Amino acid sequence: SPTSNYALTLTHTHIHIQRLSSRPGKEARLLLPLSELVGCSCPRSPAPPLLVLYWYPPGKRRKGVSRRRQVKAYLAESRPEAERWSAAIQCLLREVPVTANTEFSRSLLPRTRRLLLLVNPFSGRGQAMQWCQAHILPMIREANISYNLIQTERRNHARELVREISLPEWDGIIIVSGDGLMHEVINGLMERPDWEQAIKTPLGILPCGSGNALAGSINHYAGYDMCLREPLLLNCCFLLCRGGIRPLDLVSITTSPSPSKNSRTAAPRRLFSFLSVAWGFVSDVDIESERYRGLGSARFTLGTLVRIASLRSYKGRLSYMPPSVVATTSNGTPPPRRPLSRSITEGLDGFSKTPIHRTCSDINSLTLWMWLGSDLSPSLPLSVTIPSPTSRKFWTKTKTRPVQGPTHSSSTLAPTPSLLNFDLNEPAGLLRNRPFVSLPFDVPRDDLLPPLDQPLPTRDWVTIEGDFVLVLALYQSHLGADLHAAPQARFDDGLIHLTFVRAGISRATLLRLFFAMEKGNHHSVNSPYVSHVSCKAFRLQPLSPRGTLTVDGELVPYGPLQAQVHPSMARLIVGDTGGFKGITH
Ligand SMILES: Nc1ncnc2c1ncn2[C@@H]1O[C@H](COP(=O)(O)OP(=O)(O)OP(=O)(O)O)[C@@H](O)[C@H]1O
Repeated sequence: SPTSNYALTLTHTHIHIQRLSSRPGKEARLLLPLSELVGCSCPRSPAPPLLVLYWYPPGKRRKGVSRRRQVKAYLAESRPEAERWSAAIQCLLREVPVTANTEFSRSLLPRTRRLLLLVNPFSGRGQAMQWCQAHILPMIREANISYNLIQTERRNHARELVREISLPEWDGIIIVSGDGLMHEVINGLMERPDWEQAIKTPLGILPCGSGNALAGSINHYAGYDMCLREPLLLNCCFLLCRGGIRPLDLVSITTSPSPSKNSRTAAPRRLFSFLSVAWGFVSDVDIESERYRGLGSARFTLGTLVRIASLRSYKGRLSYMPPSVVATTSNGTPPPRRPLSRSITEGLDGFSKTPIHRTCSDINSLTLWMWLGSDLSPSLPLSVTIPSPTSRKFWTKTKTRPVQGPTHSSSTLAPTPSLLNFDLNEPAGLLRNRPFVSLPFDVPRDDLLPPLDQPLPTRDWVTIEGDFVLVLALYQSHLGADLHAAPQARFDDGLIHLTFVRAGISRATLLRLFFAMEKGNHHSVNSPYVSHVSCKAFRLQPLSPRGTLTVDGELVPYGPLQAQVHPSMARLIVGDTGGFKGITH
């Protein structure tokens, strides 16, 4: 209520908020985990000295319930005190090393993060710009991140753009679209003369497409339950604001030349993939279901049913190189799930036993404690003594509903321009005039593979020839936000996860396989026609005259194709690594 007084305590992990009451037993406590906060602010004068907290607790287990934004604002006794609190919280969120003696001020903070947002306004159901305005931009501003937003105007626009821009200015390139735009950006970066550094630019994805496989994997490894649409977007945007980065494997693909080129002079094509190679059933569904785009992710379900009804098989040869040493530590261990909803008093049992040192307005000075240690040991507190409040209040909660965001980046979206610059500091140069130099074809080298037109060595390679219903090479855990197709995959496990299904499988078993994929337990579907293997490289030689081959969901020339994983070549913004940490390291 607007008239209550509060005592706030900051630890390395929580903000402890206690409502003070003169009537015993009427005090209320709230333990606000810093891990659920995207940021805080202290609005500039003439606003009163407020500490504003932007809190996004996770949604409920029931599918489709989003995390909900909550804004909490507390009136401090003085502006310097509110600013000190804002700086202290931001230091902890940005992992600035602090001790009990740290004098908090804005100067301790690293420079404002800058993100380049690339938005495909036509991705998915065409809601990307609407979602930017409703969810993405407000949250990013609350996290004190500055950004430039560019709407892509055509296919390959993003690819050309990232080939040319000056990269050091950016802390990340964020794809606000589906997986197709991520594919473009990765390939644009790999086409630069400085590709080796360029590809280390942290990449992020805010899912607005229809498949959203990478976003599904990020959501899964952050420990959240499977979700779609806005709940998935809000989780990913929250993780983006938190900002943790992980290495990401890329797979180098060599495809056959485009059929339109003169077959005698045309050379094989090289491209880089972060998600998948598909042949047969999966690529057929992906391409054929384009016509149901308006259905969002349901297009794949409908496409699957249609294709199962007219099941096809394709002749081909699949060869793969198994990893010599398979990493066993991560296999099969699911990332720990996050606790879902937290009640206000959860976790306070231990807390209330610890003496909380504070005094109230009935004495001469008020002592504010910041525990700078997660163990809440009374030996750690830093005491900040401030003058006695002139009024009875120290912290007054003013609003629980949205208040305006940080004053420094207030902005409204102009309806049409494709470039919106909201930089908080000096403007980041977007385009640098540099001629595009194409790289030699074999950089970086695929040392496990001979040229596509030469035979594979027989040693270390396994070859299967016959009739296939599908071949799927996946390197992320998800093939779509709701298709948990390679549960053992990690962003940087250095492996390609191959699933192949041979002709002879019944329609019912195939359907069971896809339903089981939704839950991530399709490895339990035992069928002699279904195989799952991991490898470092593979070659696929379709022998049927016609068919579809896709890389990251994009059509590539039909014909022989080969691939090799390049471990940890790129970097992905995944937010808090949470329970994921202990699994791969
Ligand atoms: N303004 C634009 N107009 C037309 N095509 C575009 C535009 N911007 C990007 N594209 C192209 O649209 C393709 C599809 O985009 P993207 O994959 O990101 O979304 P999606 O197909 O809806 O999502 P998903 O891949 O998850 O199904 C990309 O390959 C990209 O090249």
